[in-house]
Amino acid sequence: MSASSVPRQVASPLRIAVVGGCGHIGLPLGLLLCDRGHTVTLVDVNAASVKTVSEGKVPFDELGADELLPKCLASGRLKLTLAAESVRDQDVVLVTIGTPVDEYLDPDIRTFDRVIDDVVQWMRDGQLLMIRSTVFPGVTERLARRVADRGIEAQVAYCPERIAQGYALRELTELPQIVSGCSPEAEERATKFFEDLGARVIPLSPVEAELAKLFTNSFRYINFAISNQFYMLAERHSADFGRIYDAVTFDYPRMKGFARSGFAGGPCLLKDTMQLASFNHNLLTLGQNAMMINEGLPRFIVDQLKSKGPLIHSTAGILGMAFKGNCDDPRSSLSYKLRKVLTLECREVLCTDPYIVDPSFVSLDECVAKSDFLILGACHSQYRDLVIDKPVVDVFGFLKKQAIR
Ligand SMILES: NC(=O)C1=CN([C@@H]2O[C@H](COP(=O)(O)OP(=O)(O)OC[C@H]3O[C@@H](n4cnc5c(N)ncnc54)[C@H](O)[C@@H]3O)[C@@H](O)[C@H]2O)C=CC1
Ligand SMILES: CC(=O)N[C@H]1[C@@H](OP(=O)(O)OP(=O)(O)OC[C@H]2O[C@@H](n3ccc(=O)[nH]c3=O)[C@H](O)[C@@H]2O)O[C@H](C(=O)O)[C@@H](O)[C@@H]1O
Repeated sequence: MSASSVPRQVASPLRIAVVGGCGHIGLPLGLLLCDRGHTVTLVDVNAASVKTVSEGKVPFDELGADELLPKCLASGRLKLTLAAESVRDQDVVLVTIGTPVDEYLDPDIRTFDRVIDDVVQWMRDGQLLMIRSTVFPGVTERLARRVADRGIEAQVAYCPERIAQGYALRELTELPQIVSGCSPEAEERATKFFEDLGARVIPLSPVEAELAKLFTNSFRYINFAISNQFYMLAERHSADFGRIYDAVTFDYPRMKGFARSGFAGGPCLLKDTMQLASFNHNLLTLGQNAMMINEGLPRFIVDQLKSKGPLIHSTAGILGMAFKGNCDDPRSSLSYKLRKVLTLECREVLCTDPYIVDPSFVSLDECVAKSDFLILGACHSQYRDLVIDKPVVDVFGFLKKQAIR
């Protein structure tokens, strides 16, 4: 997508607050809405992010956002603030804050409640409150009750975000939008909101929409666990999973959707599988098993290496610390878990990543030159054609021209 192409303008421009507006979801969404003609206020508690974005800089990699942000600021229709009370002056309040799980892998309800209390106290009759963050079943209806309990006649909708980070601006205009409302009017207004942007809309009830989002991410997470389990089994038989994968997927439609093996990390897939299981972990045994398989992969790789000889005098190198390829985001990346395990077993561990600035990292050349063996942690394009004259573990089957192990 070219962010500078003439965008379709909305028929009825609105005043919109995006709470969590400097985050990975809030910022691209806010920019798109502004670009389409709405007046957007990005509300965020992170003063550093608010300052960075106000200066026209996008704090993370997001395709097209670097061009779009200055354009939006220049339009005079994009504002930034730390103050939650700015939601008072809006027609629509979008919530895009993080929704983490706690130390017991249950949703951290207090975080969400605190934000809602911050926001809802400033709301007024007639507004549309739209939740975009990924929430567990029941949160939207509970929120609607809390709004009503305060005597505010506002509409509450839940319209889950489904973009892949890094490609938000393109996907926001391409993906169908799941839309739900706690009242017919809320659903109608949320539907119009997205139809105005040219999106196709799929209506569901709030709890259906909550489950739809969580089923999607859990499905993806469990799918990766299947391949990762097969990878481990192949390794135990000294077989190459990548060759088997290529064989069973070649011209054989019934294996369509069979995922490649790899580190299934990042801020969402595991977290959302746990949100789906919330307070019912016994009801999502597939999700629990997927967690054990996916999170166990770094330890499995190290144990495989150890079974071939002691590591205690060796230097290990990790290629790629981001949670996925061509991405600058280290959140919940399994490369960090791998680094921890290797640190216990090896003399030294060297890490490199072209997208992440970290004083403890070394350059790619140094990492390759000084390591006795390497492990691919993230599928950055720069690594694809590397020819390395050393043992390399590539769980993803990503590297070309590379003899593995
Ligand atoms: N990152 C992704 O690829 C996707 C994320 N989601 C969901 O979107 C939600 C947000 O995720 P991200 O944008 O990745 O998180 P993030 O951490 O990048 O952004 C959240 C933003 O909210 C701000 N914030 C926190 N508390 C606040 C408050 N009380 N008032 C105002 N701002 C506040 C933070 O400072 C931060 O800038 C989560 O529920 C996530 O599961 C959904 C689809 C994709
Ligand atoms: C493409 C897609 O469906 N993305 C959904 C997902 O996005 P996210 O940014 O987490 O990327 P993604 O799923 O590709 O990688 C995660 C990990 O899997 C690993 N991964 C990836 C591909 C593969 O074949 N193997 C593998 O191990 C990879 O190395 C990562 O470690 O969650 C978002 C969310 O709700 O938060 C949804 O909105 C998105 O639609």
